[in-house]
Amino acid sequence: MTTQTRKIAFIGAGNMTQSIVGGMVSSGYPSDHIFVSNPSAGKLEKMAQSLNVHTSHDNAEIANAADVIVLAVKPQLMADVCAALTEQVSNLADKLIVTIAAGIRIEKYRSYLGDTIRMVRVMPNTPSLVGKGMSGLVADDRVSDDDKAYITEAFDGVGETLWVADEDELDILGAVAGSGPAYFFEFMASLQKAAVNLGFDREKARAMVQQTALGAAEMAIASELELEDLRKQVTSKGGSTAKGVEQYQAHDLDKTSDDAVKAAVKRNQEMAKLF
Ligand SMILES: NC(=O)C1=CN([C@@H]2O[C@H](COP(=O)(O)OP(=O)(O)OC[C@H]3O[C@@H](n4cnc5c(N)ncnc54)[C@H](O)[C@@H]3O)[C@@H](O)[C@H]2O)C=CC1
Ligand SMILES: O=C(O)[C@@H]1CCC=N1
Repeated sequence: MTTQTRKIAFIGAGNMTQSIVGGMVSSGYPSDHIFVSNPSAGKLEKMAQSLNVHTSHDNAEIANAADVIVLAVKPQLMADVCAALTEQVSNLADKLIVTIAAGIRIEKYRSYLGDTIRMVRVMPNTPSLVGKGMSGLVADDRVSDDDKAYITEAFDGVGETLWVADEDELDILGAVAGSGPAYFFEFMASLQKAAVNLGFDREKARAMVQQTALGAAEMAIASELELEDLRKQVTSKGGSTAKGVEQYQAHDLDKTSDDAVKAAVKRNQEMAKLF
């Protein structure tokens, strides 16, 4: 079962599951092979209606029905959720276990779910919803090539995938790409505010910021130039961009990004110990 023939169960119907499942269905994964569980009804009703996936309030019910279980609850709930699955799902060792939680290490899941599990850790991001996700993956040595091909294909359906060497690298990828949409939204919102401060209404300011972000990202993808050289192409000597860029450099954007990524990596490492 390499392609979209496996039944996949998402435990937790939050922001990330909604993004991944939305993207998977758009990319052609059969919705009758997708199961989602959550304690409350609202998110499940929305997903059943808009995506036609199976939904349940019972984690064990969908885990039992599936070949692949995706653990998609907050890290602090993971131990309890896994303990209940261990009690209620008899053949966990036969299923591919995938977790998207930040921080928590495979070794910890073995202590929660049993030493015989085979597991892939995926670090996705929310743009998966629009097919533009960036997902990092790492697997334990029990995961077969068939499993890897399957999970790569599933996440390729919602964007780009990148297998990393180990869980330390996944922590870094998470701090750059998993958290990254938040950094870009923060920056976009601040640029929007700057335009509003000079008189634009919020809607027009947002339109100009988001289209510029999209254009810059697409140019970066299409070009073989270094990002720094693309920046230089916009920066005419003696022109206005140079004056704007000077301000970012004066406030040391490099150091800000360096601090941000290091702080997020550190939190991933802390969560590995805490949960
Ligand atoms: N939001 C993001 O951008 C990313 C999140 N992640 C990881 O994804 C995981 C989920 O994050 P979000 O979707 O943002 O969180 P969220 O809070 O939006 O979603 C979690 C969902 O789990 C549900 N839940 C709570 N207890 C449950 C239980 N006992 N059984 C089943 N479901 C339960 C909640 O009702 C909620 O709908 C986290 O572990 C996070 O580290 C990873 C990459 C990116
Ligand atoms: O903030 C978090 O912990 C998760 C991991 C990456 C994005 N959201």
